[in-house]
Amino acid sequence: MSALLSVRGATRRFGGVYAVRDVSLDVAHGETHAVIGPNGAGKSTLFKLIGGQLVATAGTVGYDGARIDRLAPHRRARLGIAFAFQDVPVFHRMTVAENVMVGAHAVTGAGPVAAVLRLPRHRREEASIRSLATVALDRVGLGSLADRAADSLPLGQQRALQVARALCGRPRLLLLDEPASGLRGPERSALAGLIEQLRGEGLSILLVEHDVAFVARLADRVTVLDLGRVIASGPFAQIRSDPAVIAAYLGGAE
Ligand SMILES: Nc1ncnc2c1ncn2[C@@H]1O[C@H](COP(=O)(O)OP(=O)(O)OP(=O)(O)O)[C@@H](O)[C@H]1O
Repeated sequence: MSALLSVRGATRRFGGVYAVRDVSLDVAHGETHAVIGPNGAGKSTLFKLIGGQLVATAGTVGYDGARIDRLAPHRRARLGIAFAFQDVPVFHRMTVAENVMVGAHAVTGAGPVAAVLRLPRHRREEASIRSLATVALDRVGLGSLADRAADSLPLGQQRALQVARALCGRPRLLLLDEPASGLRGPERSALAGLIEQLRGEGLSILLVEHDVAFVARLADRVTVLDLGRVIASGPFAQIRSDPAVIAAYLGGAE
């Protein structure tokens, strides 16, 4: 499998602390790849180096055969890298469809601010963007709820809404930041089903997750971080019996 995302030797220092140190990982085309590790392991920092919210102290980030590590986040979004969850909240005063349309504006001309403020430039694009949003909502199973207030949805459906918003930009790589966080069993299972569906549709997915069962179900491969470094990588069945992983993470989590 060729890699869509290729991180090589990524390092990010904050003063004297290495949040991420010499981390390499690949996400193959169509792969679901999970990053796990205890609190403070460097997972969020690694995500930000990929999304462009942070610049690496050293190392490279390659995407689709080209280096992207000096590109601003919106440029990376336009290349097809989308984020969902922690840093991209649901706008509670908007409808489900309007929330999703904000995602399309992130990668089209007018931008998300114009969408939120309903500027004229936004209105001209609205029809095509509404149809993008409709397709995205149907894809995640929320098509019938498009005109509902976003805050009326239970948390599990709000997560699906956030996925739809990310899909609106027609990404090839979806970065999911703790998708299962705060969800109860049935909601978690429904979201896992949605992620499996997207994988089946050919999307490449990189997720950070604390829930080990969720990772075991979804991930083709897992990269385990501890204190900023990769301590193991491979299929879940392999890394779960790795003594370094048991010591650093699984031993404490199970
Ligand atoms: N902006 C920052 N300034 C200083 N130190 C930081 C900054 N961001 C992260 N760190 C440090 O880098 C290390 C890795 O943090 P990071 O948030 O990436 O870990 P994490 O694996 O995502 O943790 P969690 O599971 O708790 O979210 C920690 O020691 C953290 O304190």
